[in-house]
Amino acid sequence: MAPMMLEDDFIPTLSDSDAVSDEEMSAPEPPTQVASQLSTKRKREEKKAKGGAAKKRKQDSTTVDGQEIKTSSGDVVVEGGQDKDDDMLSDFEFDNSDRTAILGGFDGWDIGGKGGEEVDVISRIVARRRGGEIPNAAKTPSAPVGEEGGEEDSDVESDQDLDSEPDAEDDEEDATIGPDDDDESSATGEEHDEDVAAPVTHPDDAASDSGSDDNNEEDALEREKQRAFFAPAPDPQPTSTTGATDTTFTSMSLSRPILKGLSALNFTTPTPIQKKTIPIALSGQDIVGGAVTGSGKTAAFLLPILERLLYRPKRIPTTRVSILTPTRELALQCLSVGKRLAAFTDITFGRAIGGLNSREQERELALRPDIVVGTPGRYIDFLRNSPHFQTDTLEILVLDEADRMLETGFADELNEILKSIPQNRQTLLFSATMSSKVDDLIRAGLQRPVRILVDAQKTSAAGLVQEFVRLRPGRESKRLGYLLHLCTEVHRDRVIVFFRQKKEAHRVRVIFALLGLQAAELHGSMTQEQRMQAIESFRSGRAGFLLATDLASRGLDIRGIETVINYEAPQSHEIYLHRVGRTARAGRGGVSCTLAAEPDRKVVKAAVKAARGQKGAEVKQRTVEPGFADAWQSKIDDLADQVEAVMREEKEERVLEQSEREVRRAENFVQFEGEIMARPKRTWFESEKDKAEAKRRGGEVLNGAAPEGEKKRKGEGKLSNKRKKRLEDRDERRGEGMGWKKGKGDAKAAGAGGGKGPKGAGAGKAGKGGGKNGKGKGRR
Ligand SMILES: Nc1ncnc2c1ncn2[C@@H]1O[C@H](COP(=O)(O)OP(=O)(O)OP(=O)(O)O)[C@@H](O)[C@H]1O
Repeated sequence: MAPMMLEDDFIPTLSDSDAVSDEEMSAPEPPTQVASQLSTKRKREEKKAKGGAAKKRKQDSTTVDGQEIKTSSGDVVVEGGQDKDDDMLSDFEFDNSDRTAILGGFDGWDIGGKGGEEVDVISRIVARRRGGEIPNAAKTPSAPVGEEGGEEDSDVESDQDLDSEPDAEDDEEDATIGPDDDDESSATGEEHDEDVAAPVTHPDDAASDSGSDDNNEEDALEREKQRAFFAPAPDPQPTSTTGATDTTFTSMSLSRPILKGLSALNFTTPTPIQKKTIPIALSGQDIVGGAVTGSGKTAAFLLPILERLLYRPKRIPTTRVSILTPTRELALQCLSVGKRLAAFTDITFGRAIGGLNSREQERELALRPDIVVGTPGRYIDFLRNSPHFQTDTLEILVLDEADRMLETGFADELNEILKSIPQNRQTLLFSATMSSKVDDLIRAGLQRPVRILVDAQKTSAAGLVQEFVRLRPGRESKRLGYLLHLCTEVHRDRVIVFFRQKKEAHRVRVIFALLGLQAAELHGSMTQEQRMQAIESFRSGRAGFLLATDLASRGLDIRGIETVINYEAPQSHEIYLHRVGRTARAGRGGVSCTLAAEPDRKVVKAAVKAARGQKGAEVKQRTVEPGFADAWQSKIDDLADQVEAVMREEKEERVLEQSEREVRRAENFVQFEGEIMARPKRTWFESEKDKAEAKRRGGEVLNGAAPEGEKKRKGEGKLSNKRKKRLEDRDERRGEGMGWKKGKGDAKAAGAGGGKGPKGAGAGKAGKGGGKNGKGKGRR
């Protein structure tokens, strides 16, 4: 069966409705096909980029947002012969001496997904439109047409003029899901697709340009709290005969079957976080663990768990360990790593993962597997509805990506889980951006945890080169043109591109397909099958680009990702670190490239500042000649009609597939009516309304709460001028006690006298639209 989009996909977030409307785009033109040869110009550029003539050496200093930054190597990449922007970024001394050796060859993402061989809907539609021909490469548009020096896009509608009504209700659930349909993420309070980015400036952005990180620094009170809360870290154990601390897996007293598992994965030497964590975890203490992305945190918590489980009483099967992750993909990956490490043991695994077949998982859980790996929503679903799943025997709880799990958006779910498991468990929290804030950690029920922070906070991987492409004011509307230039000329393979909005990721996916670039998309509006297929297609190299939302920003371990492109900067420096951490993993090298316009300023600044303070971190400015981006942008604009047509066809296919599903469901119901009706009613932990509210709260924390009086109605994005005017008029009427429509004279008088009421649409949701009612209970 062809994969299918969820019925109401592309949930408009605040930002979705702010996208530049497609209507602006003009006539289509068939995309040019395969370009086998690089243009001379491109070759010249590549040469330059690789350290040729265009490399600017030894800049004494440059400025970032007014701050002077000393440069050392002057490795500024200049494309298209344009001088570097002096007010952007510079290099920092690159010292690679600390860089760990390239580690073993295990790709965590090997979950047995369906091979990615199936051609996805978009590729199929595009091929059909071309009479069966599947495009395979984009050609650089002819000579740049844009003039140097970012002209103003005066004809682009301002945000305020865009219609801010959402395209569709916020709806990640499939309310009509039948008993056999397990893609019911939202119905079970499944993972949160982190697609809650605000399109507007973060309130903090408005703060001074001083770049002060005072907020992030632990104040004295917090330090005091931490001293009382954390257990002192034990001294490193001298383990070798020489008394040195050069720990090996063998010296950590791991049992033979575990060592065999390690050796099968080619893990010969423990990484720093593994060295520090394993002995402490084996002693049963709670742990708050932090280490840079790609540094082996998964094995750091799995190994001691497996070792401990080897000595469990075996007579009665008992579930003793739960590992929770914020996304299904991460749960599957963790499961895969665990199974491989435990390959030579009798330790068993079960799943409580959203988007996968419930009954199959219930059957696994009924066998009381030693370890259950899950996502919070499905975990709670089983807690409530599956008589076979019991957590009162739990001895160890792991929260992977713990800072995310402790965020407001997950708070209710986590509380529900924590209250169902024994308090005297061991709790292990891990993340690359692990917070040490005591109040957060208390919520996780930790008891005198040991804090193991291997790397300084907010550190990026040692082998990462961070590039930034500055979009000057007025150039923001050409963002996609820049992306296309980068993806066809600079970072052309094994690239993951991050978007803030699902809708944009999808639109770009269509554009890539029309241009002949092999891409897969990954976001929360896809079925689990599609998600896994997308990852597999990227992992296997069939797709050179993965266009993703922040759903993919944390934890995914896909081997060989060379580049991470941030189409837009994410909402926070933490998410930035997770995103760019998809490359340069396990001691390897990698590049991140962030398109940085004015709204991205805060995160870019934070990234540069953090890199400045990090020994060996390499930061580069990449300058793209505006003409290249313009040429691509106009090519993209010319494709507008085709993009629309493809999306229309896709929608039609979805409707068709949906009705087929309905028919299958009805048939299924008729066939198994007795069994279905006999099942106990399933209860849901949170109503959709609660969930939407939790999500809104999460979004608010992430994006900063909208100031009072500027809060928006449910599902509403920025206010259009028309709507603003209407609301202002209403407020005026209210303020003046008028119960009728104002006449012209009144308007004038009001204008002259001022006295307008408060702006905004009053109370309501700042985030996505509300959830559906009537989902509180159902049958399974
Ligand atoms: N001791 C080791 N020797 C060799 N390779 C290792 C070792 N430990 C882990 N790896 C490999 O390092 C890679 C990164 O590991 P892992 O996914 O656990 O990182 P992480 O720290 O959890 O990253 P993130 O913060 O992004 O989730 C994986 O491909 C894994 O196979």
